[in-house]
Amino acid sequence: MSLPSLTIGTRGSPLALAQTQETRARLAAAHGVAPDHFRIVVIRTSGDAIQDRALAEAGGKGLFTRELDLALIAREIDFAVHSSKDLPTELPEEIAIAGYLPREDPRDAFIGRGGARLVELPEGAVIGTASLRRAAQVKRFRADLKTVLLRGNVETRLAKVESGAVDGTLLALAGLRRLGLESRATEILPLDAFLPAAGQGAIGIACRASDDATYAALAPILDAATCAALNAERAFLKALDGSCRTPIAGLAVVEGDSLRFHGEALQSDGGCTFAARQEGGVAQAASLGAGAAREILRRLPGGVASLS
Ligand SMILES: NCc1[nH]cc(CCC(=O)O)c1CC(=O)O
Repeated sequence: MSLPSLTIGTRGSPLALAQTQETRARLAAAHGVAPDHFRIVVIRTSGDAIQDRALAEAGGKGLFTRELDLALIAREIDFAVHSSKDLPTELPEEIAIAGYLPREDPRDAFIGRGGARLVELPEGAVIGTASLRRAAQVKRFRADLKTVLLRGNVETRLAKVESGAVDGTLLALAGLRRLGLESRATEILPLDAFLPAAGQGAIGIACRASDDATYAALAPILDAATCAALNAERAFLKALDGSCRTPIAGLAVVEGDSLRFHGEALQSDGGCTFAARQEGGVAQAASLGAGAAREILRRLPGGVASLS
């Protein structure tokens, strides 16, 4: 079968472009062609236009994906490269997730002003983040710390620490690495206190659900272990109905044929955590994630919304 000359859709942020270059390089290497065999089309999404409000307030899922879904359906692009963390649990029926690239380190990094670690910050120090999960985890870790909304792309957020607008911020280590900015991290945060967002560190690829040719071309670069982990994490999120107004974290670790999932829903002020663990085979990934969500919902009769 000859390799179709596929068109790749992406957002235009530096991180999105780095992820797209990585995807294109892997695809080109897998097929023994030059990277420019695949054209890249940058598409602005509604999420890119929002700079001043928390995404949770801007409302709605799919802020970073809708315009890319439309471009897929209109055949302007053949597949789209996403941060899995930004992929909604429900996609239009014409769209399918082909799979995921091998996952980067899923942990969060701390970037402290003057190189400070989180424990070293003075009492009442201010942490900037746009993530409800990170804000809740920071307060659970140190109740004296304040959190303020800090949006914008990775570089913008790092600049706010540099300028002293905030005393520190938390960012995905994966994003920093992909941007060549890992040296800006003053600390890699432990998974037990800072369980990452579902999907963190994984690049997800969406294509038209009916497009077997594109799926076949992508297959060699997709990673089975990451796919299993993401199936568990996304099933957890979906079963909890993570409306993105509640702090939710979830991570699956795959070793051979077995999968361990750990998920939690937190009160916004970090005062209370509902956690669940499940273990089983990779083939049961989705039911392990959903099972962990049910465990949490049994203890939260009002649903996760009662936590916000
Ligand atoms: N919501 C923004 C976003 N989406 C994906 C990443 C990082 C890369 C990743 O998690 O794969 C980031 C920035 C951040 O949280 O630091």
